[in-house]
Amino acid sequence: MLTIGRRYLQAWPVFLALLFLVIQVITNLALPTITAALINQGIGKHDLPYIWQKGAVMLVVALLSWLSALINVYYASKQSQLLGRKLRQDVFKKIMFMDNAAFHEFGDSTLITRTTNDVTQLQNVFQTMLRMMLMAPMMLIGSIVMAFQLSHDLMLVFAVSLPLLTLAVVTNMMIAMPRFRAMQGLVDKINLVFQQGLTGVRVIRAFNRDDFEVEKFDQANRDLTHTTRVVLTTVAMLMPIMTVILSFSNVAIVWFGAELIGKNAMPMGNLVAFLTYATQILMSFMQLSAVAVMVPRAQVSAMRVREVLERKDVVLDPKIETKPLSSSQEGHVTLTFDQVAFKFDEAKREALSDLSFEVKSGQTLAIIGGTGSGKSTLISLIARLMDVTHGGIFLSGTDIRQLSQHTLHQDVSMTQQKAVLFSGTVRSNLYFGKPDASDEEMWEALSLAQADDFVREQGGLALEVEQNGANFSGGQRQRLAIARTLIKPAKLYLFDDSFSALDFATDAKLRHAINTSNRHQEAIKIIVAQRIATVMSADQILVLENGRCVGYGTHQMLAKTCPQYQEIMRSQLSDQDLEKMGVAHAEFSKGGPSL
Ligand SMILES: Nc1ncnc2c1ncn2[C@@H]1O[C@H](COP(=O)(O)OP(=O)(O)OP(=O)(O)O)[C@@H](O)[C@H]1O
Repeated sequence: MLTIGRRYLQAWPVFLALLFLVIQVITNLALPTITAALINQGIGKHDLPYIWQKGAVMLVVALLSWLSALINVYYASKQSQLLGRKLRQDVFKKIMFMDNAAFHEFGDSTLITRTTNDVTQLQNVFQTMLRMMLMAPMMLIGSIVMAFQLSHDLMLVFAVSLPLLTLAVVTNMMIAMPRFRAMQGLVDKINLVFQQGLTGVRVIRAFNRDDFEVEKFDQANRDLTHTTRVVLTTVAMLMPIMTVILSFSNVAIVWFGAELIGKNAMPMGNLVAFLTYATQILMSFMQLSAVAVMVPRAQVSAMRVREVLERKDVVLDPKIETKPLSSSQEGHVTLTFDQVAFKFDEAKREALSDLSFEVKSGQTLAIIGGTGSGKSTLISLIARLMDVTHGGIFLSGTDIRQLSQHTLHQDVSMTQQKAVLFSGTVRSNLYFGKPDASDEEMWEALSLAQADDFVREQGGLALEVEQNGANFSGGQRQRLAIARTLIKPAKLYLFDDSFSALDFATDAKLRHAINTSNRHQEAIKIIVAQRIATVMSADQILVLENGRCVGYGTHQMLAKTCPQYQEIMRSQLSDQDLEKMGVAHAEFSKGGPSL
């Protein structure tokens, strides 16, 4: 927690907050002593000028105390709010640049809780720290010293009440502490169930699992409620116990104080002042115990936030930036995979092994393969969402690890497997691809992506896009995502299974449009697809199986030589289609099952 404080709090405002806190403590400690003098000297001896004089001093001291409190609160609030804002911003930024593996390791729900709930806990504790946490010990020690000066005998009352208070606080903390971490974990869990319920609501309904999901949420909700109730009840019990101890202490002080006054061993004013200090001592103790509960809870939050902030980046930018690709190359680039392998941290086997191939500007490489064969992993490696674990990926001879991610991403435009749209309008979504795009360029991209018709019909570029593009069909979402990819001027266009929700005719039109568009003709296009019809016109096709290349070449070549490719063809094309391809039918008849 202190590390976070050091990093996010500003020295001068914190110094001012503490300075005025000290002034407030001094004035608070001075007031009862002035009161005692006023009673003993002024009222006791009927000295009116003395009463006026001390009364004026009391007024000035009280005003000073009020002003100091005000300034302290101002700086404490400002600093803690600033800390919250900057911390939230940094956690969010870190998550935005997190590599895929780390993102999956944490999971979305805990990342949300850490950015919101945990940061708020820290924000609150720092506000308390700059006020109560430092004030309480100062007041405690100061009041004990002042009270001791007024009466040594009455101090014996604290010999009983302070150990009792300590016992109450320690017992309380021992019950509450272990439950604080559990509480944050349960908030994560409730977020997870809630998030899954929201995103999967249609699936849940279709499978008639509504009751099950409601029950699951109810259970998570109950667990959180139960733990929170136990913690808060335990913490709340402390207050009445402390109030009882405080009341008995006051009774004892008045009792023994009256005896001392009766024996002329103590003036009346000292008893009044002693009572005030006694209240301050016990109140400070109560505040300290409240802080003692708050700090470990915030410590848990601090650890959770630091886990995110200090997560080591796996994908690193080079210390010295290689020349940006866009400026170093006029038009032509070559993408080379040299014995590339990739393994996920926890995985038993490599997701990609020993991949070598080359694609040049203007060419289209299609990647086909079964589920889990490594297609998306390959695309992620090109965009450096992850780095290869062996071998290298080169752009015109430069290892992409020598390019900063920012530079690389300037030349790469991609559509992911799941079309992601942001809430806003069609125009704002296209601005993601090209922030200075003109309307004309937007319509051109929409037209290439075969999305212009429905966008025009439904309201044009100002057409609203709901969260996750919920107001569009799957195919429409994909077309809009493709339009966003195409509007970006890039040297590499990556489409990760982006055509899967399109019908055959639209798929064909879209590929034809990209291949004949002036802006995209010169670029390298890499298309991941499951459909033979999508890949067969590509210049080269890479067939993946269990992360290995089992075929590389043109459609005609693979149809003759690659059993895995033939198998995919056989599963997707009709006898007539295979017949039309002639060569394919003849080849299959030799070895594979009859068509
Ligand atoms: N975050 C991850 N951690 C561990 N293993 C992973 C992770 N993501 C993917 N894998 C594994 O890596 C392999 C390749 O996955 P990938 O997503 O690249 O396949 P794919 O060919 O794109 O599949 P699909 O066609 O179903 O999208 C799979 O065996 C998968 O289980």
